[in-house]
Amino acid sequence: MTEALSKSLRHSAAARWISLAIVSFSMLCGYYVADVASPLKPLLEQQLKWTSAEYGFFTGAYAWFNVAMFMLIIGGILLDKLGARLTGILACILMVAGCTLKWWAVTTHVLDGGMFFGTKTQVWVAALGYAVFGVGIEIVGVTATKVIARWFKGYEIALAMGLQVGTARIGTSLAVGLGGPIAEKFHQSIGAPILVGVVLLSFGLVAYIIYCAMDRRLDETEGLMEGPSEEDAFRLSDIADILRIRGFWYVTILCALFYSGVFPFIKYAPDLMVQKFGVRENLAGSIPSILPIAAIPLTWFFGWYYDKKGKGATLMVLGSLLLVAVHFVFAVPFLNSWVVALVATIFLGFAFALVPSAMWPSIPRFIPHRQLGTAYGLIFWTQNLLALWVVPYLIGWVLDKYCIVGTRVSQAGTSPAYNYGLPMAIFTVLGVLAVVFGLLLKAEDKAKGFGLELPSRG
Ligand SMILES: C[C@H](N)C(=O)N[C@@H](CCCCN)C(=O)O
Repeated sequence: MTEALSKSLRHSAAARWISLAIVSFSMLCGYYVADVASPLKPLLEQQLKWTSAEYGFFTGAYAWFNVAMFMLIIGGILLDKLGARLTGILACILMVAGCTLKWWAVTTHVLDGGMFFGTKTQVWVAALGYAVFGVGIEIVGVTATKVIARWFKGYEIALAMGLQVGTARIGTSLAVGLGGPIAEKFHQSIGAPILVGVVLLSFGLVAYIIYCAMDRRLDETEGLMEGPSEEDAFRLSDIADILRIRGFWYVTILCALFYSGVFPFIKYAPDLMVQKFGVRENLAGSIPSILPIAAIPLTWFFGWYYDKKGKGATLMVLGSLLLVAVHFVFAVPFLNSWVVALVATIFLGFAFALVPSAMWPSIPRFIPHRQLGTAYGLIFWTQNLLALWVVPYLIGWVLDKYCIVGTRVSQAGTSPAYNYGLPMAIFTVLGVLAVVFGLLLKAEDKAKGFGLELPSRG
């Protein structure tokens, strides 16, 4: 075995970086689809007469199966039992299938006029497609994390994770920035940017199948033909062990709160730009698309910084403080110049880099490797519940209930005019709570010596 390990494909730098590039590409395609609907919100309202609550309902569907059916936990078990190849391919297929269903729902006329429990049938079907896609992308996320942890064990693991998250953000950026222009190019077609997503996801699936050949070769060179070891298998008692760690609760709640201030914001940001900052509809996504773009190099930089200098808990507190400041600026009514929006978005990019680049590599510092998959599954589950389900829906509901201030008339039709003050105040409060849990984590780290403020060893 020792001899096999010394010949492991992991020791080839080229193989490590190629495997990282391939799984990161599959993630990029998934992140494009995850956010491609956000610049289309005005078109969905004008052409398909969706309300903001229906848009929020659709957006929140991403987490339906992940949360209610515990698909993230099940996905983690599958990953341990079936391995990264089969799990990853199944997850990529789910992404393609879900996105195709979503595309069909917004382009067909078969569903016109139908209602189900007070919501348009079309919204339900599009939401179902998004929910299936959500299972796929989240399981791909957990699988990619495990894949990177395996290839980069003993090497540049934090940098690799930062590169993976940063690359995925390119997908977010393409979605938010190009979704509107693609729709415009095809005569305000809502389906066109989503169809681009189906094509991208198909390439992502092919890329993952290519990765599988490398994964198989890695197994061969490490003499692991029988699949995952007993030690890695999921045990129910692991959950109880993890939940006993107070620091785990703090980081999980911080994660859910912080991402609640970012992911749902991205879904509504293009509309905010139109409604508050007077940006033209076809350019609505241009400023929000800077958020992930700014985050890309910064995520790499702060990942590298954490490896070299430490200060992980401090970075998380700083990122949460920035989140509060930015959302507060967005909430102030008279700060309505597009320049303010641009500067605030760049600072949000700093926050979006600071917290993820410190948070994800921090977990292995106080959770044993054997329980890491379960721990990430639990964190993802909590994050899905709040940041990807409850908060997006809450914001849509608040917009419809309390924020309609008139009617907007544009070339494409009429839609409600919104005052985004209250939603931005909600995002600000979420940020304040994230700061509180960041400080609690920092204190717990000091008390228990997790080592979150220390540089990486080795
Ligand atoms: C949306 C997903 N659940 C998530 O949390 N994504 C993170 C990256 C997690 C990767 C950990 N290696 C993100 O910041 O996008």
